[in-house]
Amino acid sequence: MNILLLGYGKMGKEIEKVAISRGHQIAHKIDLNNVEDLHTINPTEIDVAIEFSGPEAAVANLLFCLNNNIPVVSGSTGWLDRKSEIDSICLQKKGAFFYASNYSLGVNVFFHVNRVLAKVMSRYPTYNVAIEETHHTEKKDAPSGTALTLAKDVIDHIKTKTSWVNASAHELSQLSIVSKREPQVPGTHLVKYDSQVDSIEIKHIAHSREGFALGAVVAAEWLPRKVGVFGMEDMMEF
Ligand SMILES: NC(=O)C1=CN([C@@H]2O[C@H](COP(=O)(O)OP(=O)(O)OC[C@H]3O[C@@H](n4cnc5c(N)ncnc54)[C@H](OP(=O)(O)O)[C@@H]3O)[C@@H](O)[C@H]2O)C=CC1
Ligand SMILES: O=C(O)C1=N[C@H](C(=O)O)C[C@H](O)C1
Repeated sequence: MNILLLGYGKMGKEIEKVAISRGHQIAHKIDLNNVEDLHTINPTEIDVAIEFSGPEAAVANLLFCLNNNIPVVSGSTGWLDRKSEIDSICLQKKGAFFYASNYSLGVNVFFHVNRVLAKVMSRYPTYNVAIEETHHTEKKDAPSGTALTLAKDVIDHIKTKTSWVNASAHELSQLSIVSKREPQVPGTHLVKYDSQVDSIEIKHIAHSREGFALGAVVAAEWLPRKVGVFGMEDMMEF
């Protein structure tokens, strides 16, 4: 496939390696310093775009793809207040849009375990649940997109939690998401249920960015010729 890379930072570079190793070509790499080149590309030569340009650039890049009929796989976080708008535009234009807050296979298994655990723990109100995420110091958004996905699934099941707060919660109705920033950490997520007598924890630790990049490239291989809005649940089975 001919891939358009939107965002050539830490993830863009990792995706390039994985894509080439799977026999694909990178047709164009668009970053902040050559963003004007986007308007010189021929959309008909692109099979799929992979967008990891970050919270501020994601929406404009996604609109570019949808307006030019380019199927697009997006991993940027921190812009999801506009996701329903992008979904609607995609459906209206009969385009193809794939989004995941986390493309790693392991994290998507972890999401499934989180939902199962939350369902079980909903019967044991003596436990208080909290989320913690740790990432590298260059990360622009907090909480992480992955932590927000985990939080949504907890809130859907644990009736005492009605909203999340990006701090240690002071009220029982708030789900605490604590964000830590430490050098070089690719991404660690912890969901913890605490009672007076014991604790139950589930944790996912990414050892590198390779798993995120592989998932994004596999989604890019899956997406072309489909119409609609998709996520990992459409591609993976549990
Ligand atoms: N869904 C998932 O599995 C994962 C998601 N992510 C998310 O992906 C995003 C990118 O992460 P990461 O690669 O670590 O971040 P980086 O900051 O390393 O890379 C983003 C790149 O996009 C560039 N950029 C800025 N504006 C534009 C623009 N208008 N068009 C194209 N490129 C632009 C930046 O340039 P400059 O540096 O000059 O500003 C930078 O090189 C983040 O939102 C992150 O949370 C990360 C890992 C996994
Ligand atoms: O910015 C990152 O690095 C990551 N971002 C994603 C998120 O916000 O959840 C996924 C992964 O944790 C790495």
